[in-house]
Amino acid sequence: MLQVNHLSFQYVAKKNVLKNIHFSLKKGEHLCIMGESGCGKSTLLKLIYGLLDATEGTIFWNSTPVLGPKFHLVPGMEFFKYVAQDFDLMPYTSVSENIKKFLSRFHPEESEQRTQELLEVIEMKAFENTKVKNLSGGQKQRVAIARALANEPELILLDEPFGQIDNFKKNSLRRKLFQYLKEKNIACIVATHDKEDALSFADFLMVIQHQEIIVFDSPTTIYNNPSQKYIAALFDDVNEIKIAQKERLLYPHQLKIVENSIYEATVLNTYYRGNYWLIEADFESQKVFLNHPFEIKKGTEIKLFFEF
Ligand SMILES: Nc1ncnc2c1ncn2[C@@H]1O[C@H](COP(=O)(O)OP(=O)(O)OP(=O)(O)O)[C@@H](O)[C@H]1O
Repeated sequence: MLQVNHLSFQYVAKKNVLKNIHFSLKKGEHLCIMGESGCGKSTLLKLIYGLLDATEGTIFWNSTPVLGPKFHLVPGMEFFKYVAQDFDLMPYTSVSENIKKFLSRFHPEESEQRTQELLEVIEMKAFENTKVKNLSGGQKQRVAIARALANEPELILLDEPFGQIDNFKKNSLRRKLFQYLKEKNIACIVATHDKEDALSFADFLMVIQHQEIIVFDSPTTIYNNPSQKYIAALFDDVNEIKIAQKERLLYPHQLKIVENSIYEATVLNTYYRGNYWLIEADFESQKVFLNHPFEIKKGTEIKLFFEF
């Protein structure tokens, strides 16, 4: 189990980047860290891996303390793996050699089998003999993930793991990777801006704002009851509107166009979203967004129903 106890961190004296971070994660559980750019997600991953020394607080994996570079000549805990945003691969060797580097040379058959299994997970079988320097950013990212998994870690830390991968590949890769981690009972912490990483695959979601954890719960609980716009906006466009004197936070799918309602609005713009249109409208001098199956002309008067 990972136990992070009242952790604080400063790059520069007296300026906290993280403050009183406190949580635990069991073996095999998946946690997603979200929050605006610069809120400290990567810093937290680096602290947990042991690349930075905490200013205050402690980190334990079971009974082993996680210590930073002040205490280790080669920082980074050996039973964890960390895939940074700049994946540090060997450019002049092949994809499979990059993966094999972390596997035992004394068991070549086992090592080959494991490499093949991981090439399958990252969907890179066709590139096994390609030199890393000839791969795209997204392909390199996938090799970095496979390499981190080569020597089965107990915890894997992933920083924006699919950031450079196109949507088509991203969805299938995500499913394969997270399913693989669950099968092997590997704990996982993902720092991401992508709601799909959080909603479909995480057991827990942590949101950081102003250096602190503002919520730590299951993705469904957080999505269905966002306590503030900052949290809801991680998942979708969000409406913060006053309805009958009461402030409400509503996602666009919670606003419907109906035949009769006391709530009237005027369409300002429409945006094509594939299987629906996002409608921007003026409701009592407030800008609102709603999903609708058809396009609606600018200036059309509509009546709204709010689902809450
Ligand atoms: N080496 C460093 N020295 C000083 N300040 C740093 C350093 N690295 C990061 N910071 C600062 O610490 C804060 C947190 O950065 P961090 O990279 O952890 O954020 P993040 O949430 O991962 O951002 P993003 O989502 O953009 O990747 C930022 O204000 C950043 O400017």
